[in-house]
Amino acid sequence: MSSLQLLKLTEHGRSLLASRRRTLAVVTGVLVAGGTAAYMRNRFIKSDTSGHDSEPLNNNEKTRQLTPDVNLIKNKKKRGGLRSLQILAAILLSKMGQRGTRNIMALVAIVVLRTALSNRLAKVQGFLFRAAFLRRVPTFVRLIAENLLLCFLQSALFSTSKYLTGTLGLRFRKILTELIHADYFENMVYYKLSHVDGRISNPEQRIASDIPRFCSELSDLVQEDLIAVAEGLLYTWRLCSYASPKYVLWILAYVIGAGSVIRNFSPAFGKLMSKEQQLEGEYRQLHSRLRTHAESIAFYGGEKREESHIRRQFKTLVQHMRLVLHDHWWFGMIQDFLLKYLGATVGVILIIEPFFAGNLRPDTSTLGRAEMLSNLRYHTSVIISLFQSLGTLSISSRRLNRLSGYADRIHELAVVSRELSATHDKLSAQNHASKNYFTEASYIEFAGVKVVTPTGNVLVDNLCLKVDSGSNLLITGPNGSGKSSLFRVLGGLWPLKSGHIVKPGIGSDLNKEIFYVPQRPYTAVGTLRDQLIYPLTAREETEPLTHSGMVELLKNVDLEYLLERYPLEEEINWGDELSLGEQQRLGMARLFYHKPKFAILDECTSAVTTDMEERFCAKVRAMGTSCITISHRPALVAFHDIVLSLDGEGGWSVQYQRDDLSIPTKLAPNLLNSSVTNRQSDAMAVQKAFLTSSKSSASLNSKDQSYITELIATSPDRDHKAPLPIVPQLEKRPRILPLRVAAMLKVLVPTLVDKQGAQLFAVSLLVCLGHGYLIALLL
Ligand SMILES: Nc1ncnc2c1ncn2[C@@H]1O[C@H](COP(=O)(O)OP(=O)(O)OP(=O)(O)O)[C@@H](O)[C@H]1O
Repeated sequence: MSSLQLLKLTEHGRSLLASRRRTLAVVTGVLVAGGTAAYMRNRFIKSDTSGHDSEPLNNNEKTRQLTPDVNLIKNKKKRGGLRSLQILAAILLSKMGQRGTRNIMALVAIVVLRTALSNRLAKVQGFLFRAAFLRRVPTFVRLIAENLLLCFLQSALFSTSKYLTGTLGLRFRKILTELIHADYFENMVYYKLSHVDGRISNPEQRIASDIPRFCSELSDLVQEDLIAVAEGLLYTWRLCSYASPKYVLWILAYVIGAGSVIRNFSPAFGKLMSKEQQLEGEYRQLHSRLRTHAESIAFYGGEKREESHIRRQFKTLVQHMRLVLHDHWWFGMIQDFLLKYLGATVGVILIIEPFFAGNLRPDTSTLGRAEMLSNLRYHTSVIISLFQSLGTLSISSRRLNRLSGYADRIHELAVVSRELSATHDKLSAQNHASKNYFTEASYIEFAGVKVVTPTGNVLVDNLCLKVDSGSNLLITGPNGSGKSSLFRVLGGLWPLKSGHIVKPGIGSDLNKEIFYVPQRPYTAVGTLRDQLIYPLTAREETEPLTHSGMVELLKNVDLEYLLERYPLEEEINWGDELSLGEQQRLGMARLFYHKPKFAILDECTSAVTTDMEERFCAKVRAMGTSCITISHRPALVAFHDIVLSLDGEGGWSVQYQRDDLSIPTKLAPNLLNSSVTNRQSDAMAVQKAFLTSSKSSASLNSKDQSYITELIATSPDRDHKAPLPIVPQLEKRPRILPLRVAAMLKVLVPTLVDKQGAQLFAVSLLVCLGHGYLIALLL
């Protein structure tokens, strides 16, 4: 735009604006009406969708319904606003340390420098206009050089501030992740969160996705607000230095007014963000389930079912994203109109105004016009930057709102994890006071223990049982009767609702005392050696496992071929490469390495051969480890001296090897009922096998004993008074000799005709001849 045109604009500015006023009013009216209509529609859709959403419940929601938690409801009511954000910000500030503070100080310094440079750049560009207008070439060239230098410095500072912001974000992430990890890995919180508590869905999504996003958005916000504050202060000062402070007041009044309108109209972006993350997490979880169980699903041909499930979840996510986009659309329209376009119009008025009446009014000389041009360039830059900076500050609340969505989820995870990890400490303290829960001794004892599922079902009631070091316990019972759950309570995975448990290893390394071998042993990614010493690491080993020791362990379970198949140092995903039986044998070898006092064998031999199973049991006994075995296989009875039978309905019974065979030591009332259920009869079959094996144990070796026990247990009950079955062939009278010879020939002749039969016949003829010759010699 030439200077002449600019002057014309100043002269005709007023009339121009007056003529446009009506058009502007109409456009504003249309936009406001449109925005309001969109807002109303959005509210309508939201209530509609929430009604629709409540119909299909996903698993997590079901679990949450099953375990209604008063605290959570209270927390949710209290939540809202920016409370979680404030708490997280306080944590970040307090834990930032010296390096974090230095990082922020450096960012402040860079931001101040950037602002000073951009102010100088705006001035230089104004001078450039003046030099060009006055045709002062050397000044113009010098200013171009300065402009280039400033641009270079500006880009260097821009990049540095981005780097510092990234570093700050990473520091925030480190602080929050470590804060969560501190409780997450404490007292098995990672297990309790997903298997016991049910309040937090997808903790991994919160740790691996919400925290990084929150931290990166927060550090961006810090940087942008710092720039806005620095520019706001500098340009306010500059504007006040050459024009009246009323301009600043106008801008401020406009931005505050527009900001409050925006805030009133703003949808709850925080809650929308929170739900978006939850849906994203559930969608991701379905995909990871598909990946984990890919083989089983492929064998079942269940991809259609999985696909429909995943599609349904994706559809819910897309519906929600549409809602979010819709909210951003209509709200962005209002925000952009108020802050950008209407703001720009107000800016134009403010830019031109001092040239109408202020001290920037030009005189008629060429120098005066050149000065005006330079001032106009600089003044434009000041006003626009001031608008931008105050606008940035005014929409910070919207960004904070969005951040609060992440903050709520992260804060909730931190609170629940802290609560779950503290529950254990509280219990320990309670134990100490009441002597009623866990105590330490060299044996295991359950005294009046109640096993209750997280959903409140009583699996075993008032269990009283002692397992001394050196004795072996077999636990049996129908599926779902609570066999594994008993050890969840013993291991502290599930809370002990009532009773008293005595066990070794409290407060020390539990693996040395009680080692759990599950049906599908966990195989960590690592070398073969890592599998054997798991959960120890090479650094934690007190007695390092030598190569010969490793060979020995593998030989014990017939897995030495793995040494040839896989290089020693190769890290392998063993869970994918080994069969279930091989994984179980690896689990057994791991037990031989750890040599614990007690071994909990939870159907850990279900996929190996009977021979391997018996060798394993014998070796564990020889090692001096007491076995607590969960099994349905009666063959294992021979290796145990106590049998605990659960009936799946709260009842239980215990039998000892030396007991009177006819009367069990303790029978729970419902196991004595005359009407025995199918589930109870399963348990009784093993008891029967145990009684039979006890009776004959004195005269049989363990292998024969287990074989016979298995036979007895697996054979159907026999009624001795019942008549023998009638076999028609046995019923017939014996036939006379010629008929018997004829029958024999009937079988022999066809046999002699084929090749093998002929050979057989020749051999028998020779034997007969030889036999006859010998008899003749003797005679
Ligand atoms: N996290 C949980 N939340 C709620 N109920 C659970 C949970 N884990 C297990 N249960 C329930 O507890 C009951 C006992 O489970 P458990 O695993 O102890 O059975 P089990 O006797 O070992 O069975 P199986 O012989 O099939 O291995 C089952 O009915 C199961 O559904």
